[in-house]
Amino acid sequence: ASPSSDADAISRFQEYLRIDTAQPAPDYAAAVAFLRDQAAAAGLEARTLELAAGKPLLLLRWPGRRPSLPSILLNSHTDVVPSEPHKWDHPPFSAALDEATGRIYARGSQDMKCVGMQYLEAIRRLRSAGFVPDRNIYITFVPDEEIGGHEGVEPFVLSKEFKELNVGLVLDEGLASPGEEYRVFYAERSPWWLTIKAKGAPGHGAKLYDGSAMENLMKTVEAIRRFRTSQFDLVKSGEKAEGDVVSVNFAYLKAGTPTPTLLISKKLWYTGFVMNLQPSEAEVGLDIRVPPSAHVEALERRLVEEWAPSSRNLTFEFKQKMSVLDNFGKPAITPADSTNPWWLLLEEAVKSAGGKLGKPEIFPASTDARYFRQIGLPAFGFSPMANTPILLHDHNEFLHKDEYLKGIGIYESIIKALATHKDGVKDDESRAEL
Ligand SMILES: CSCC[C@H](NC(C)=O)C(=O)O
Ligand SMILES: [Zn+2]
Ligand SMILES: [Zn+2]
Repeated sequence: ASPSSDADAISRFQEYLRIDTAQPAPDYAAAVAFLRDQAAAAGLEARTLELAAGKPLLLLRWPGRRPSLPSILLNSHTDVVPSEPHKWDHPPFSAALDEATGRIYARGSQDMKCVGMQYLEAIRRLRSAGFVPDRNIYITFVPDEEIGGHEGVEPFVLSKEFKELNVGLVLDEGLASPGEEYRVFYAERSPWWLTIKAKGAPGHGAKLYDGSAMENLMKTVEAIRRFRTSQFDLVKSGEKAEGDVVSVNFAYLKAGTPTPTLLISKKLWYTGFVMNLQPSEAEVGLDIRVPPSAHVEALERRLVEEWAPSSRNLTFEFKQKMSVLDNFGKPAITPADSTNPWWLLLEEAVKSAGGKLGKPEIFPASTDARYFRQIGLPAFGFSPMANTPILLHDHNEFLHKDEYLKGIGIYESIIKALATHKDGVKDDESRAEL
């Protein structure tokens, strides 16, 4: 790519970053209008699906020579998380390019507007070099990821429109890497969000008695803390990776109602609280992440018997519970070894573009890739950002312009490799007929 085309690519990236698609009120209409223009410039066919009102999903296609082959889906989400603009050095939707450092500051610069635009830039370059894919290449720009995907990819994978795409492999987001190697993810932990409620006898604040709601809940909190420490110790000692343990974190604690009151002292009125009542209910919210290798029954038993036993007047309720298995009862993981021809192609393509892949990992949080794996499709999480601090959802999220440009080259290589049919190679296990 020439310096002038690099400069144009950077400008287009900045333009996308400047569209405010922050939850909870993303400007999806502006994002889709911009992306439709970009798709037209890249010579791609475009359709907008509205699987939930006001949440457009943009589906682009680069038709292949042999459209009956399984296709490739390049996915990215258009929404971003909110920010606290006053805590940033540059406004989060300015996409300011710091000339001294080469960094582009914006919410979404890492998560994950970079990836969406890199797909399009790579396709532009491949097209202008005369490359024609064998397979259909689909590019999706989806809404709703940051709030769970329940009105984005979750209904999309169940739609007839998706079925018609005959997808063989999905690429979705990964994480930045502070080192030289790119990170790549073949699975993720499943989110379990739940509340535990304790009930107990209310009583006078001066009285010591057994079985109060607070005491009940604190026993649970202590048990959870012990378990949390045991898991965290495995990570600290290096025995296990972050994505291989069960994480448990307290999202909130709620109990009691301090009763506001007015006090008088030296003829002045003060507001204060009466705190001599022990509450009859107390509650904790938990964010648990369960790796595909976890013994789910044992964890559920721990919850029922140790953390929320009915014998101590405790109850629990799941707000979100994703299975660690796919719809066929197998762990929802994509083989990242020589048994999976897609993996071999990906690994080789990154290498031949001058990049290095780290050891494949389990994504510690959640991405839309889980919905594709759930229906049995192979999916890799990959965002080509090396030498970059992990700033997703953080203040001053940025991506260096050279890393962004390097990523376009990486995707050129990846798309070329994945789009090309290799005669005589077939792998029934992974459903990948190459
Ligand atoms: C359960 S849907 C929420 C998705 C969010 N994803 C990331 C990458 O932070 C998370 O893991 O909390
Ligand atoms: Zn993301
Ligand atoms: Zn995110």
